[in-house]
Amino acid sequence: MTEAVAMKEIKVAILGASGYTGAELVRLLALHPALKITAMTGDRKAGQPMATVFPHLAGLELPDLVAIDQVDFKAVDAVFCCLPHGTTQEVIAALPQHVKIVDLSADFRLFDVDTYAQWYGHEHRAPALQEQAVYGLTEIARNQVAKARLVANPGCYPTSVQLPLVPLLEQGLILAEDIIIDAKSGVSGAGRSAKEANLFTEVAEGIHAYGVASHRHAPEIEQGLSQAANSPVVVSFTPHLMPMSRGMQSTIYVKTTGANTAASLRAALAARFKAEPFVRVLPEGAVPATRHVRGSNFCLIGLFDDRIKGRVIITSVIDNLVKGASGQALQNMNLMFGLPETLGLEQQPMFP
Ligand SMILES: NC(=O)C1=CN([C@@H]2O[C@H](COP(=O)(O)OP(=O)(O)OC[C@H]3O[C@@H](n4cnc5c(N)ncnc54)[C@H](OP(=O)(O)O)[C@@H]3O)[C@@H](O)[C@H]2O)C=CC1
Ligand SMILES: CC(=O)N[C@@H](CCC(=O)OP(=O)(O)O)C(=O)O
Repeated sequence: MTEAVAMKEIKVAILGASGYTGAELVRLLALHPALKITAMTGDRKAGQPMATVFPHLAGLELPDLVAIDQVDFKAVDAVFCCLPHGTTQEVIAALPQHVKIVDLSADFRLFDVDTYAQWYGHEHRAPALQEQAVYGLTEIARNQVAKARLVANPGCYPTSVQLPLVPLLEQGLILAEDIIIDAKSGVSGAGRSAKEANLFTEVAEGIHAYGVASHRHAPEIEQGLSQAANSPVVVSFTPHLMPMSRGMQSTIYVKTTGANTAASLRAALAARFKAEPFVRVLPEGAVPATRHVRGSNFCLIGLFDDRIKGRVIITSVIDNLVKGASGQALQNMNLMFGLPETLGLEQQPMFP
C-alpha cells in the first residue's frame, strides 16, 4: 500500500487529456500522493470542463481543458504527452529544459530516424532530441529511465511482446528467427477520435486482422528484440481488432534452443521477474486472459509446450490503456522523480 508520507508536490500537465490515455492518467493520478495535475489540454474539446467530457471523472479537482499554447510550461515540473503520433515532436522540442516528459506516442520510440521516416511517412522533426530519448520499457530499462529527461513510452503491442521475449533472447533460450506474434487488441487502442474502422458496426460481433505484415509496431518490436539477441531480428506480427473496449493479448510462437521447454523458459522468466511488482509469470497450466489484468498495470505471462517438438507458445496479456500506455507512463514518471514506481498503480485488476 502507498505509505502516507509527506511528499513534495510535483506539478504535472497532461497534453491530450480529452483522449483515452489522458483520461486514464487522470484516473490513476487521482490516488497519487505526489503528482498534482495543474494543466490539461484538448484540441476539439479545449475550453470544456473535464467532467463534461468524461463524467466518470466528475468530482475530482481538475483544471478545465485548454489549448496547448495556453499552458504556462514554466509552472509545471512534468508533462505526460498523450497526443497522436506525428503531432508530438515539435510540441516536446519546445518545452523548457527543466520539464521532464513521458511521451505516450510513437514519436520518439525508434532510435533510428530513417527507420522512423520509413514507417511513419515523414522526416523526424526533432532528431537531436531523439538522441536523448530513453525507450521506457520499465522492467528492461529501469536505470536509464530514472536518469532520463524524455522517456518514449512503449507501444501497447510492443510492451506485451517484449516483456516475455527480451529476457529469453538475452539468455539465448529461444531462437532469434521464426518468431510469430498473433496479437489482439480492444478498440480503445485506436483512440477516441471518430474513425470509420472503429464504428460499432465495423467491430462488434466479429474480429479482423489489420496492418498484416505492415504494422508500424513491427519495427519497434524488432528494435527491442534485436538489441536483446545482439543480432537483427525480424518477426511475423499480425494484430487483430477485438469487439471489447480494453485489453490486449499476444500469443507468441517461438522455437527453443537446445533442450529448452516451456518449463525451463518459465523458470527463467520467473527468476528474471521475481522482484518485479507488475510482471507475473503464471504457474504451469494457468492460462492468462485479458480479464485478469483489466484496469491494472500487470502483465501476465503463460508458457505452454506446443505439440510440435521444440516449439513453445507464450501468451502475454496487458490492459492496453494501463501497462500498454498510461500505467507504464506513470511507472516511468515515478522513477524519473525518484519515487517508488508503484505509486498510483497499486490497484488490483477488476474481475470479471
Ligand atoms: N489508446 C491506447 O491504448 C494507446 C495509445 N497510445 C498512444 O498514446 C497517444 C494518445 O492515444 P489516445 O489517448 O488513445 O488518443 P485519443 O485519440 O483518444 O486522444 C488524443 C488526444 O490528443 C488531442 N489531439 C488530437 N490531435 C491534436 C492536435 N493536432 N493538437 C493537439 N492535440 C490534439 C485530442 O484532443 P480532442 O479530443 O479534444 O480533439 C485528445 O485529447 C497516441 O499517440 C497513441 O498512439 C499508446 C499506447 C496505447
Ligand atoms: C487497436 C489499435 O488501433 N491500436 C493501435 C495501436 C495502439 C497505439 O496507439 O499504439 P501507438 O502508441 O504506437 O500509436 C494501432 O494498431 O495503431
